[in-house]
Amino acid sequence: MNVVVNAAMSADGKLSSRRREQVTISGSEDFERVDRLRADSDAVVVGIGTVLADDPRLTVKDRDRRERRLENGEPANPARVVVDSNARTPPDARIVDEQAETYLCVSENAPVERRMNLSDRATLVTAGEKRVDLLRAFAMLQQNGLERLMVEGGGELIFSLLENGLVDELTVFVGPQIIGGRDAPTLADGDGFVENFPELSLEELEKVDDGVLLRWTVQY
Ligand SMILES: NC(=O)C1=CN([C@@H]2O[C@H](COP(=O)(O)OP(=O)(O)OC[C@H]3O[C@@H](n4cnc5c(N)ncnc54)[C@H](OP(=O)(O)O)[C@@H]3O)[C@@H](O)[C@H]2O)C=CC1
Ligand SMILES: Nc1nc(O)c(N)c(N[C@@H]2O[C@H](COP(=O)(O)O)[C@@H](O)[C@H]2O)n1
Repeated sequence: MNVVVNAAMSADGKLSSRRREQVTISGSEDFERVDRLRADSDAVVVGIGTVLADDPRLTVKDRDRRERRLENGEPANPARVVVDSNARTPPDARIVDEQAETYLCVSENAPVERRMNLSDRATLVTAGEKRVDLLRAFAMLQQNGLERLMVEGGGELIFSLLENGLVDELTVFVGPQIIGGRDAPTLADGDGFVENFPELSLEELEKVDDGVLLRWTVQY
C-alpha cells in the first residue's frame, strides 16, 4: 500500500480559519495537480471533521481523466474513505452520493441505527473499540484492493496517520496568505509530538500558482 497525504496550507501553516469553513488556498494549477493525483489513486481518504466542515465530493473533476480510468478498467472516480468512529457522516452528505464507492471506517462504538442508515450508501469497515484503529482499518481497505491511497485531511487525521507510521509521502501546497488563529486547524493537529518527530526528506520543490509545492517522503 502507498499512502500520500496532500494538503494546502497558508504561509503560516493553517488548513482553514478558526471557523473551520472550507478556505480556498490552492490556485487553478494546484487544483489541476490535485485532480491528477485523485485520478491516479484507488481511494481518497478524509476524516469526519472534513466531511462535516466541507461536505466534499472528492471526485475527479476532469472528464478526460474519468474516461481514462474507465478505459483502464477502473471506476470513473476513486473510492472515498471517511474515518468516522461514531458514524456521524450525514446520510445526505455528498461523500455518500452515487458518484463513487464510499467506505466508512467506524469503531465498534458507532450506534447501530446510524450504521444502518448509512449501510445502503457505503461499505462499513469496523476497526477499533472507541476510535478507528487506523492500522487495522487500512489493512482492511487493502484487502478490498485499495492500494494507492490519497489522504486529503484534515489535521487531526494527518497527525494520527503520521503517529501510526502510515504516511509514505507528504505533498503540501503553501499558499500566499496568512490565516492565523490559535484554534485554526494546522497540517498536523492531534496531541502533537514531543519526541521522535517524524523526519521528512525533501524530494521536490516547485513554484505553483503564487505559492510553493513541496513534496517530501517520510523517513521512519
Ligand atoms: N486546506 C486543505 O487542504 C484542507 C483543509 N481541511 C480543513 O480542515 C478542517 C477539518 O480538519 P479536522 O477538524 O482536523 O478534521 P479531520 O478531517 O482530520 O477529522 C478528524 C476526526 O476524525 C475522526 N477520527 C477517527 N479515528 C481517528 C483517528 N484514529 N485519528 C484521528 N482522527 C480520527 C475523529 O472524529 P471521531 O472521534 O468522531 O471519529 C476526529 O475528530 C476543516 O476546517 C477543513 O476545511 C480539510 C482537508 C484539507
Ligand atoms: N488541495 C486543496 N486546496 C485547497 O485550497 C483546499 N481548500 C482543499 N480542500 C480539500 O478539497 C476537498 C473538497 O473537494 P471537492 O471539491 O468537494 O471534491 C475538501 O474537503 C478538502 O479536503 N484542497
